[in-house]
Amino acid sequence: MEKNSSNMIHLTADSPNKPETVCIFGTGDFGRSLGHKMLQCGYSIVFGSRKAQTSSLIPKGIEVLSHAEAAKKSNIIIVAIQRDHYNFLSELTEVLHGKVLVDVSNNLKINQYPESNAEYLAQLVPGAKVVKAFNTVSAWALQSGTLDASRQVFVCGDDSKAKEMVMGIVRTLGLTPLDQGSLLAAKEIENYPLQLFPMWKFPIYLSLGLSAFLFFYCLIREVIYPYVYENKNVSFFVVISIPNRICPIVALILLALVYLPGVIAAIIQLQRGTKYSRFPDWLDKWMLCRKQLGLVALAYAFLHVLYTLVIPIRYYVRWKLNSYIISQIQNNRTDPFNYSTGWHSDSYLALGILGFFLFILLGITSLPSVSNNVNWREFRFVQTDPSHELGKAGRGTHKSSKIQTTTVATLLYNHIVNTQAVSHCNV
Ligand SMILES: NC(=O)C1=CN([C@@H]2O[C@H](COP(=O)(O)OP(=O)(O)OC[C@H]3O[C@@H](n4cnc5c(N)ncnc54)[C@H](OP(=O)(O)O)[C@@H]3O)[C@@H](O)[C@H]2O)C=CC1
Ligand SMILES: [Fe+3]
Repeated sequence: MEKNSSNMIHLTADSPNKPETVCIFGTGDFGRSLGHKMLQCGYSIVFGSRKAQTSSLIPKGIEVLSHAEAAKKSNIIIVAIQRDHYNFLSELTEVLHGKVLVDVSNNLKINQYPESNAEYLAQLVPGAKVVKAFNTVSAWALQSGTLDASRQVFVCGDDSKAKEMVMGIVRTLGLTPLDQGSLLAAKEIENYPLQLFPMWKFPIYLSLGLSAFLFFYCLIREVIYPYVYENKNVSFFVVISIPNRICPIVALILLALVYLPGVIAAIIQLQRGTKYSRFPDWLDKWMLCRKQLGLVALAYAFLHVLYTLVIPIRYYVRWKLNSYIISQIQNNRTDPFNYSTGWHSDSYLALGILGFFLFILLGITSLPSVSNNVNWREFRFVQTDPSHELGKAGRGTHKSSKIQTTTVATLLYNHIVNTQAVSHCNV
């Protein structure tokens, strides 16, 4: 019941059938899009603008007034104006006293100003209750209704009632509010839209660096060396053979790096004798990108599987097999079946299959949509980490740590080690 009531538009106390009026300052792209969407959702909207005339771009049914007049009509004022133009708001301090001011602004650069835009607004208009919201939703998405990528709206503010009012509006618009706490969180929320996959940078650079190093190593060993010393040209190895050798090695190194910080964290906690002190910054950052490291490792393992599956249809492999058979015929000999090789070959393939299966299981359960559908115990059953046994494992890392990593790593390690003897990677 409680939830339903917050989804409904708040009706004003004086006239129960009249929907709540919301004031929007600024008739720019974002102000108009938000006004239009809110009007569709049943709110009564009034614009506060420097010019009180109506333009054809303003949605029908919305009044455009001066800032002061518009502010008087509503308890919630959404400030859809760039931060650089906030100055004039200090003159409206009296009208805005006690009202909820919603800051939707974004910056052009990360940490552009010393304080967040929302905190700056709170300083300019001391009597108002400032709430940060909507900055992660684009005007275009609001207008076109394509909100798939940005349905989440981060909300923060010092006044919990004001925050709840804004979250009610967010829900009514069909979006999902995420309470981020006090106004101190505004800076992080403002930086959020400017970040480009921050947690993916390290894993991707690392895997590319490792791949490049291993590629040149294999190139020298397997292509250049035979060419120089045996005059054998196998340059086509760079297309499948060498990548198929690189992929499992990078996957296993990355997988080890997923597991390692948890072990280091556990050692640090044991050494300090407490789980309540902060980890060093490098470890914190490392722990925060474990999920991404794991997913990149999974991608490499997946590539290895694909490269391996095409082995039987490769010309080079078929030629090698044929010439081996022909040489047996020419010499009139039959190589006996080797049971131990049979066991060896099947068991390393089986280890690879099982390891890959568990790896996929880990990857799938780390997806938010899946992990939201299992309870904490179920999640722990699939994914665990020694640092969790001891408690706090760095900020927000609980869902990204990998527990069965050890099992997967062991299986894949055995698969790779056995590979040295009977290999699909040696062709
Ligand atoms: N566009 C988007 O997709 C998104 C925008 N935002 C944020 O919303 C805010 C508005 O963005 P957007 O609508 O794109 O910007 P626009 O430039 O389209 O509009 C800004 C509006 O601010 C008002 N304004 C401009 N200068 C002044 C001034 N000197 N004094 C008072 N008011 C002024 C004007 O309204 P008027 O003429 O009515 O006075 C103008 O239309 C920004 O802070 C932006 O960061 C946040 C998320 C997404
Ligand atoms: Fe393999």
